Amino acid sequence: MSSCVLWVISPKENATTLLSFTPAVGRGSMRFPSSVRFSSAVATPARSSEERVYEVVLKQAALVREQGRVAKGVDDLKRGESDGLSSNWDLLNQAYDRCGEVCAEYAKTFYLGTLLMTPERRKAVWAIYVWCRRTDELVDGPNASHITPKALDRWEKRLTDLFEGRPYDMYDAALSDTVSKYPVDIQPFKDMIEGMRLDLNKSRYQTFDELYLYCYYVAGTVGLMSVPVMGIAPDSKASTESVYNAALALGIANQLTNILRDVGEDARRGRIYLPQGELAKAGLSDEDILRGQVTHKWRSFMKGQIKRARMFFEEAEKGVSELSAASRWPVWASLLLYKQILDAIEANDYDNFSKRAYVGKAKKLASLPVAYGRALMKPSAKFMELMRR
Ligand SMILES: CC(C)=CCC/C(C)=C/CC/C(C)=C/CC/C(C)=C/[C@@H]1[C@@H](COP(=O)(O)OP(=O)(O)O)[C@]1(C)CC/C=C(\C)CC/C=C(\C)CCC=C(C)C
Ligand SMILES: [Mn+2]
Repeated sequence: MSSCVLWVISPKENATTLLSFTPAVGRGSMRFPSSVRFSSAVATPARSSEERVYEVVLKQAALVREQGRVAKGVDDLKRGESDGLSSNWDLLNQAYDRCGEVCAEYAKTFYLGTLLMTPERRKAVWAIYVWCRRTDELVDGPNASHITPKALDRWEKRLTDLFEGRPYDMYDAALSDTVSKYPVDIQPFKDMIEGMRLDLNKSRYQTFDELYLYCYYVAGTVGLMSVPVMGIAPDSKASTESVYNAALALGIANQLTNILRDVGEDARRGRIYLPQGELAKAGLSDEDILRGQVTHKWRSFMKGQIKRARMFFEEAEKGVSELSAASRWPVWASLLLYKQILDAIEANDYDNFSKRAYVGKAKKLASLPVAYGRALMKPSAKFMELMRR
């Protein structure tokens, strides 16, 4: 059964949403085993997580369409002296510089990639990066044990304030400026905070559908936040929704990879993200994971999980070349680097209990020119190449 059928039987949805939804699923998700992707939707008449998330994708795409696919004029903005706000402008520039420093410290390769972007876009991506990093640190950082749902509510209040032009600190001020210039919606930001709430309250995921929603919250959202800033190539023939869909897929692929890399580490912190139903079907339990023995069953289970993560990467690859030229290289670089973590798990003979899969310096360096080469491909050429495969 395809998800299109599920939508037809859902009386609540209007025809427009249904029409926009169907083609994207037809191209993307149909290639996934239906038992894996639509399991919970099939079991209940409720909408699957994928369908719910796709509504957000459509909303974001519509917003960008309304305001123009390329953030026109943003790169040419001349601000400062002439409007009598030079000291505010200096402060804002300092705030963006600090965001750049944080980005350089936590994500060096990605930071280098952003240097290829236009100065305005690069600053905006840094500001988004820092907000995401700070949000993640709330539940993953050194003070994580003190974080309560109330603290996350306060963080969300700060978010709405900065979106309304009332930033609390300089990092918020940079993001506040960014969201005033680009068609960036608050929804993915709120959803990321929702993901952090899940991390506080939930330590097991029954189905892939549940896990998919978590991955959307903590990583798919990053893709949706980034596209309006990175911009879609003016000569791209792809629909705005399909580019957003690819961005979402990259976030999901990255997060699934992150989960597969960190199985042992997460289990020791009491968290098992792998779907319980799929583990049980493979004859595995939480105890097996805590015991941490690489058995035949484990290898075979991991092969399936890796295959699924790779499918999301493949989905994402279709969209990268549709981005504006200067944004493609950092995205290709991060995609290729993250995807190689899956190869590293295989090279470790699926021991993700006691070994951390990582991509060595030489491989990282070798990926950069490959990413550069791919980034040079024009949208249509890349599309043709994918069609030939
Ligand atoms: C070019 C590029 C990659 C841009 C994105 C920049 C950006 C705003 C990144 C924010 C990342 C962040 C701090 C997210 C917070 C939640 C989190 C930590 C998610 C995990 C990232 C990996 O981090 P790490 O390995 O350090 O994990 P640990 O904290 O150590 O566990 C995630 C796995 C997800 C990150 C998700 C992305 C980078 C999505 C990227 C998608 C796009 C940029 C869209 C590209 C567009 C198309 C059309 C494909
Ligand atoms: Mn994390």
